[in-house]
Amino acid sequence: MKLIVGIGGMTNSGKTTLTNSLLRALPNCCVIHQDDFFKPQDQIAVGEDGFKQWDVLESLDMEAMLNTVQAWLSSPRKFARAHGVSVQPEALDTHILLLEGFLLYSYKPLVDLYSRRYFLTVPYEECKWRRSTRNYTVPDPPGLFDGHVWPMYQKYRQEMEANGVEVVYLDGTKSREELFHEVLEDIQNSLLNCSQESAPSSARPARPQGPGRGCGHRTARPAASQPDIV
Ligand SMILES: Nc1ncnc2c1ncn2[C@@H]1O[C@H](COP(=O)(O)OP(=O)(O)OP(=O)(O)O)[C@@H](O)[C@H]1O
Ligand SMILES: NC(=O)c1ccc[n+]([C@@H]2O[C@H](CO)[C@@H](O)[C@H]2O)c1
Ligand SMILES: [Mg+2]
Repeated sequence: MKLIVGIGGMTNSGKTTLTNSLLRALPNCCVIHQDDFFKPQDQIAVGEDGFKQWDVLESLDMEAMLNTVQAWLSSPRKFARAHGVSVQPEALDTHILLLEGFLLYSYKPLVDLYSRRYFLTVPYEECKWRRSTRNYTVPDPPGLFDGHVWPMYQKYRQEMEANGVEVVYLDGTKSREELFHEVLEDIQNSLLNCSQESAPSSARPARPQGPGRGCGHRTARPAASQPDIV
């Protein structure tokens, strides 16, 4: 079973922190960070407001990100090995991919691939304060947060909601530990849910489907399960 889990949400809501904890706790778990797909600085458009438009989908090479997701889908075991993730023998049939980033649910070709979509939020003041403590590869010029970052966050979130994309909202002001345990437990329930769906119906109790919950990508299993050939 293959599960793609989105850890999305606004800037500085704690996505990378939560993702790193989940990565250590989940079996056969790989990660793709959307921030690794920013285009080079000289390809980032400058808006009428004078700001480099970092917080728009066009600033990311989403095709390259999708190709990376497809590489994982076609062989999660090979992908894991190539990324230094050792496959645990007791969970051979389970593969999890965490996608982490601030615009995960706005790119159409990706949006239906998720089994679960989380969306972290913090209040405006907290977000602005956390952001002011950060050092990005390209430092924020004065006024960027209110002039570009926050309005783009609002625009994409409104679009996502208008498009009916189902997400599980998470309160990013909770402690790191609380968020970690909440999401870990929820993903473990998804895994259980999905493994029961693939079991014969007589052995399967009825389970409600939560928001954004969908069962994983399954590949036809060969008669005798064999490791991928590299
Ligand atoms: N639950 C939390 N409570 C308080 N502070 C947190 C929490 N999680 C993360 N932080 C802090 O908030 C800041 C942003 O965290 P993090 O880098 O994980 O967010 P992000 O959503 O990945 O941000 P970015 O937009 O830069 O990708 C960091 O300084 C981090 O230490
Ligand atoms: N990673 C980068 O190259 C980069 C450069 C400039 C700004 N950012 C910011 O990262 C956030 C997403 O994590 C966005 O809000 C960007 O403004 C990233
Ligand atoms: Mg981050």
